Amino acid sequence: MSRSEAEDVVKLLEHQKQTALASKHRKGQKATNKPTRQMLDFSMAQHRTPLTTATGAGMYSMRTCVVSFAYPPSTTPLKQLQEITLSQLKLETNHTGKALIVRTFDHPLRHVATQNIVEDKEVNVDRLSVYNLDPSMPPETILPKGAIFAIKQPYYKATADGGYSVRVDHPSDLLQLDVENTLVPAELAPRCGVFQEGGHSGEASLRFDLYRNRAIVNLYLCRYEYACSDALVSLIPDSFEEAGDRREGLNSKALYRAGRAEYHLENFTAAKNHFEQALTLTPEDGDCKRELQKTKERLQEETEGLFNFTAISNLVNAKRNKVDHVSYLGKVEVRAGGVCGRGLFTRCDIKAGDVIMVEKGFCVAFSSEAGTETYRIMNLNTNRMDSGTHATRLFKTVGKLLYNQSQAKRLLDLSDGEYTPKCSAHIFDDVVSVDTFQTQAILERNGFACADVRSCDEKEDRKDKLSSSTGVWITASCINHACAGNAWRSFIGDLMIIRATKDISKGSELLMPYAVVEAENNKTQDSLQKSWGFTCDCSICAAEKKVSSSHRTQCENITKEIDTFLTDHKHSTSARASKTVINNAEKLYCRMKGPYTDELFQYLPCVGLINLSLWLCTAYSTSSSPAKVIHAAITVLRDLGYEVQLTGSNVTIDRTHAYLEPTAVHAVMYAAQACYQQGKRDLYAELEEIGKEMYVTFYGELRGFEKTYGAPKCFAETWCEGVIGVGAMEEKRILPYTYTVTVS
Ligand SMILES: C[S@@+](CC[C@H](N)C(=O)[O-])C[C@H]1O[C@@H](n2cnc3c(N)ncnc32)[C@H](O)[C@@H]1O
Repeated sequence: MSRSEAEDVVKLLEHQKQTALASKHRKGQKATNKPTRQMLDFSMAQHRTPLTTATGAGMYSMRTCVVSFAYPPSTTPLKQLQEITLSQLKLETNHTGKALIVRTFDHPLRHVATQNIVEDKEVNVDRLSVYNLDPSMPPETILPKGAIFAIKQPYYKATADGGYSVRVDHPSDLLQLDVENTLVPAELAPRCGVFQEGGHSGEASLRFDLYRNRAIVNLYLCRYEYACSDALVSLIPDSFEEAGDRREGLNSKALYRAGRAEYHLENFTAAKNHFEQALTLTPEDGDCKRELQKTKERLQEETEGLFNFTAISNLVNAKRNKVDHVSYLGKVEVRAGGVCGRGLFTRCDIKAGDVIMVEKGFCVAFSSEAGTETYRIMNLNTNRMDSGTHATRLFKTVGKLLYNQSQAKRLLDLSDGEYTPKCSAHIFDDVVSVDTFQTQAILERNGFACADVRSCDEKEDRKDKLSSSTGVWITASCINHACAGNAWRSFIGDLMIIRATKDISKGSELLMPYAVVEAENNKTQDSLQKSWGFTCDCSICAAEKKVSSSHRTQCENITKEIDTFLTDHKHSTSARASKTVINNAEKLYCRMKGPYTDELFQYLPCVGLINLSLWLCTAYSTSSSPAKVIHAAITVLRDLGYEVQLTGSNVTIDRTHAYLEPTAVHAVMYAAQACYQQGKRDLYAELEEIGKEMYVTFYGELRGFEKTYGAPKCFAETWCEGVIGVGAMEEKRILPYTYTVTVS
């Protein structure tokens, strides 16, 4: 994003905030000139035209989701609320202690909110807008025509088009009511006949059937806790003789459904028990056998951490990015005593490159998924604006929590930046009361940008991507930040794989860079402060803070010169650079190295040198001797904080202070190639192993390695032409997070 674009975004957020603040002056007023039923009908028809339309090559309009000023969800059962009518609503007011009962009378539509027009028992009409629900849910399932709804603590708003709307920010405040519900006023009861259970409701066998069938509906609706309890309630006891020889088949079905619900809740031991019990009743049930087998595999993954990442990677694609695998957390534990509050600690020694943990996404919004759109999401509470799939991530997360209390509790346990009041996720009227604003605060602090399909496919700079996928991984969220951390994450579908970037001893805290470490430390600190509310004090940042102000100014100026140099002399062309250009780069490098004094940075990464250092290494790869390339590659690694020594046929590498990024793999592979050229095959093989290990740590798997670095036997030939990797290696360092703009 350019500076002027960023300024526009800041202005937009400021404008939105001022508009929201200005509307507050109407708080408590009654609405005047309310639209009639015909006017509302007309406006609905007009709004059915889609908002997001292509406006030319490469141009599009983006939806904006505004997270308005926070208020908590209702935590009172409907029966205890006092009825309010549309005519009694006051503007910009949260009608605490009240409930509005209305009936929808048109087909709903969805833009950012799902909308419909409603009437109450006094035959007054108005608009109803429900925010923050999963966009993949068709609007007809949210606000169907002719349905009756109770809106707890309704919020009434003047809208930008001069009209009004009852606004629901917390979906748990919206309840669809059964026509038989005694709270439904007679005036709103449907005029046509409805299905009545009649005298059957008391019949036990029908009751079992209904629960069993509701279990499957709840499974499809992803309401797994409800699905499981329905399935178990539907089990027909032996004493119920009426069921006769149908009992075993029906109970097997119920147990199968309970097993599937537990599987989705990742309670694999319970799932296994249900499937096994079902198979004792119907031993030949193929579905049950298949699910039991899958469950056993998940249990093995969960307890032993046995994953075939290549096989998993082969199965994922843009349409199928949610994998059927499970988290492995056996080597880690969450506890207090991290660099800030809680942290994640190791329960055993872990070697560089080894898997530390694997976590299945709690909720992921993939940009390629149906219903996912690129939104701007503006949070007026945190003054933050993100673009990408963040809005969809919020809607999906809220949707997941509404009917799964245990999942809601897990998410609400994460750091929320001191959000108040805290939501306790209690169940009222069969729905978990979920605070959308707190959920968004949690997602802002704990969300990760992730690959659309796999990390190794995404080697381009994410800065240019507006729609990158985002999600939340609960255990990984407990990892605190350090620029030169000891762990790195990669993704295959919605599976996050965290590997060690250096040797880690038992009981150590895991630390991971949240965002790219910038050449200018104040930029890194700004980004951490704006997005996560802290400044970093890791070894790199502590050294950077001690840099004298004259050296800092020198660094800032030379960084600009380096940027200009790298723009003028693209990395991909450096292999063909003239002697003069190389000379200029060397001089620039020496000047930049000055401020990185040994006193402060003897073993630490010198972030401002990395890009130029790699450029030089690439340039030497065609114009200089292998010995010079090896020296240059070791210099790149040194600038990344790796201490490398090549002695005889041995490579020793000290990663204590290292900062892993793809540049490290490039440097190792340049060194490997140069060793090959010198005929030092042992060194070459060892370096290649290190390069592969770093690559896998960064990207999660080896896929794409050969394409980038060439097959080993081609090295000698490609070397002579100076081709190796140059075209395939990316020019820029990777930014793992999507853009965030904050207004103070
Ligand atoms: C994703 S959470 C990490 C887990 C968190 N410590 C907890 O107790 O749940 C991110 C928050 O942790 C804190 N944090 C993470 N790394 C930090 C660091 N290096 N220094 C200070 N605070 C940090 C910040 O408050 C940040 O917003």
